[in-house]
Formats: sequence, structure tokens, C-alpha cells
Amino acid sequence: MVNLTLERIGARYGRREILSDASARVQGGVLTALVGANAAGKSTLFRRIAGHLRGAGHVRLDGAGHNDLRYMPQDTGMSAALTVYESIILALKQGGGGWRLSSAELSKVDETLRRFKITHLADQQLPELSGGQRQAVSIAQTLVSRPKVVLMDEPTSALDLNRQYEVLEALRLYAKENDAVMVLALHDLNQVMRCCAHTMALGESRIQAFGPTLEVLTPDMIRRLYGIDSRVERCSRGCPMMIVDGPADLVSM
Ligand SMILES: Nc1ncnc2c1ncn2[C@@H]1O[C@H](COP(=O)(O)OP(=O)(O)OP(=O)(O)O)[C@@H](O)[C@H]1O
Repeated sequence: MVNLTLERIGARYGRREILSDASARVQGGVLTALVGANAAGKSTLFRRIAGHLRGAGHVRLDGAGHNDLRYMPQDTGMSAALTVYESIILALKQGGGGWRLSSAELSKVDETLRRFKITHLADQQLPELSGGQRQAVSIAQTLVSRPKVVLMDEPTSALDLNRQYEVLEALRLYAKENDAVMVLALHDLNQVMRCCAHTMALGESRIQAFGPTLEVLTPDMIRRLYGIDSRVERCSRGCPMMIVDGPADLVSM
């Protein structure tokens, strides 16, 4: 069983405190959403967990080592003169082990291309990809080594509607099959309600709530995080969805 435990995590840039006292135990096997307004500190929390930023508290991994952790930032460089296929091999080989590919490694590369439906892009040069294609390739690069702990910053922001749900479903299956801890920073709360079992809500430098998504994303919490009045209702197929009524201060005027 893989778990990621945050023990009183703090983060600051210079004297400016971004996060304090963040504690949570994130379990593997399901998708966990990280939500919060712009500048709430989502990327900062990821950087702190990934060890790119120092700060108070401890990050503990159970059932995985630090080498099993991958962080996919919001903006990933795709300017190298490599094909998609070469870039995915490079990502697989980052842990070392020489350039010769075993048959197990070759099948990991092919399976990852298939999983994210980018096999047809294998021979294309990275700089020639569209924004959405880049994002799908970046996700494949992140997952090709089958990491056990994955942090992804807005992994669907460049994808069309159909691809957003395809990719989220592929990520959900990845987490389940690999018992992986998978935390996704997302802005679309309907996507979160549909695809993520658990949600961590960041606001005012703290984790405001963490737990099963529908228990966290209440109208009260949405108002607190985003200043938006909303309702959470069920569609005719029984899926929960958020209906936005408008900015909270306008409604109350
Ligand atoms: N390298 C940095 N140096 C100084 N301040 C930074 C740095 N990176 C981020 N910040 C500040 O930290 C705060 C949190 O930024 P962060 O990128 O973590 O927010 P976020 O929740 O990921 O936002 P968004 O949803 O807009 O991507 C912001 O006020 C930002 O200006």
C-alpha cells in the first residue's frame, strides 16, 4: 500500500509564507485533486513535496522511495530536437541504467504511448506538436517509468473536452493498477467531482479540507475558496455537478 504523508508542511519564498502546517495522508490507488484559487499555493505544495523547495515539516512516503516520485510542472519544455518516442525513452532512462533498452522497457514505452493515445505521434518532433499534444506527451514522459507517487500540475489545461475525460480516465486506471498516489492540481470542479475520489482544498495558506470529494466540495467550501455561490446537484444520470450561481459578493448585494 502506497501512502504520502504530509506532516506540518510549511513553504515560503523569502519572508513570504505561502503554506503553513499542512498535514494530510494521501492514499494510493485513487485520484486526489488539489484545488484552490490562483496563487493559493498548489504548485508550491508540489515543489515542497518533490523536494525542490525547503521548508518546515516532513514528507513521508510509505511503500515507495523518493526515486518513485515524479512531478509534472505546469509548463514543461518541449523545445529539444527529439522525436516523441526518443523523449519518452529519455524520460524512462533518467534513472540511469545505460541506453540499451530491454524488451520490458520497450513494452513500457509502447504501452504508455497506447495508454495516452499518442502512438501516431511517435515519430513527430517535439517542437512541432500542438499544445494539447505536448501535454499528452508530457504526461506519458512522467508515467513511463511507472512511478508510485505522481504530482501533476493542471494536466488537462491544454486538452479538448473529449481528451480531458480520456486522459483523466487513463490516469484513474493508472493509479488503480499501480496502487499509485496521484495528486492532480485541477481548476474544473465538475471534472474533480466526476474523476477524483479525494480532494484537498488549499486556501489562506492552509489545507482547508481534505477527504472524499463530495464531502470537501460543499457550496460553503466553494464560496470560501473561490468567492463563488454555487449548488451541487445530481444530473439525470446521477452524477454530481456544480452549478455556478455567480460571484458571492454580487449575489449578496
Ligand atoms: N519562485 C517564486 N518566488 C517568489 N514567489 C513565488 C514563486 N513562485 C510562486 N510564488 C508566489 O507564491 C504564491 C503561490 O503560487 P503558486 O504558483 O504555488 O500558486 P498556484 O495555486 O499553483 O496558482 P495557479 O492556480 O495560478 O497556478 C503566489 O503568490 C506566487 O506569486
